[in-house]
Amino acid sequence: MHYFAYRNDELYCEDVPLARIAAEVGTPAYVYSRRTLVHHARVFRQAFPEALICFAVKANSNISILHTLAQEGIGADIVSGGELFRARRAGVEPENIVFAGVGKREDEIAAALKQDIFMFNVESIEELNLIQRVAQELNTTARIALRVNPDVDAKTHPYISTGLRENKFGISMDSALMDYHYAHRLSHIQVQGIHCHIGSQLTTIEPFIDAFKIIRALALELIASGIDIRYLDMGGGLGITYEREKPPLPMELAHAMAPLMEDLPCTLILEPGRAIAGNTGVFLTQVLYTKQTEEKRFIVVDGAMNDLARPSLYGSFHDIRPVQLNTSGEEPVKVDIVGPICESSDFFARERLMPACHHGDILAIMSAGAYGFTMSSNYNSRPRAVEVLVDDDQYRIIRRRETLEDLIQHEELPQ
Ligand SMILES: Cc1ncc(COP(=O)(O)O)c(C=O)c1O
Ligand SMILES: N[C@@H](CCCC[NH3+])C(=O)O
Repeated sequence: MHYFAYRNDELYCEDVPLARIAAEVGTPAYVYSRRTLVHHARVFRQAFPEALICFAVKANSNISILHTLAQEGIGADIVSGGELFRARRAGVEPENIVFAGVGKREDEIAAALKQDIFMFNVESIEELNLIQRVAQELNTTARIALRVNPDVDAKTHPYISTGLRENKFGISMDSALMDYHYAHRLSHIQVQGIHCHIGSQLTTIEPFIDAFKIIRALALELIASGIDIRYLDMGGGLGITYEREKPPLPMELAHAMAPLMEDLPCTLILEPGRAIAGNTGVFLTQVLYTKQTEEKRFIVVDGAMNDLARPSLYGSFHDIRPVQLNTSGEEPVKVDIVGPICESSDFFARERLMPACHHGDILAIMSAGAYGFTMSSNYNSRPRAVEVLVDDDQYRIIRRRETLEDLIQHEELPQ
């Protein structure tokens, strides 16, 4: 469910017309719906009332978004010291923070230990040894899960599939028992869980359940051998509708998992990112030019791949809608919607049938609330877009547009 809809030919976010926001804050702009965000958080909490839900900060790391989720009882799944900093600044309690990632640096591990986060999701034995050493130096104990790689095909885009043997993530199932017993013997490590995340934008339930069966069997084996596994962290990965996908709802996942949880003395942890944030946001961009070549018709907009990288990076589909419907009766046309960046991969849509667009029109690129702003860059020296949070009939800027001065603030001229 989301709160973006047309009323009288105008696209609204909650009770605010998107055209008004574009006119007042300019474009390109990310616009999020608070109501949608809160609704999605509650849907997860209702589906998994006993679970610890940790929002994957990489999906959307704006501190207002994290704060809103924290107020709904949602923690944070972090992958860097930067995300730890953001989560804490947003008011996420350390006991609701889990830390994954194959390349945690020593300073990041130390910062997380000092904050006493809930759990490290450890991805290699070398990392485990480093956490043990840092914990010893800080005279503390690190609570950990080992991230295991169940070798399950998530049937998603290969770049965002993470649970296959060939992927860099986690430890192999073959050595899991041995690795757990090794971790169990370390003086400053407290083994408390198993972690697994097989990929993102999953649109069927089966790979998730296949992985869960493998994790469940491992948990039972570890418990029988004297290792106190209390938490099963199944990562994130639930997909959303970008086009016509029909991904499972959190409640369907909960029902499918429930029988497999019954005899386990474990609490579930989930790390949804996209399913919570994806459809809470749109990216607004303005049409600069239209241009007809012998081959094609192009719509050149003021947003680009540096603002929203998904189409250029994965060839992802995002629905694109005019914020004001064209009522002139002009026929829809097939167009490429492209940005100003000097790369042919700088597109938002190709060969897309769109209502006729003209200079000055505002387009909303839908489903941009996850992996949108967080993956943006300053490529082509383009300042990052403004971010706005709508709340009923009002909106607030939650990150101001970067200025040209911001672009060079960390640079020095030679003396
Ligand atoms: C370890 C981990 N947890 C959670 C997520 C969030 O995934 P999603 O946004 O698909 O829910 C990811 C990214 O795929 C991840 O790598
Ligand atoms: N960045 C990806 C998702 C990556 C998930 C991270 N583990 C996307 O935009 O779809």
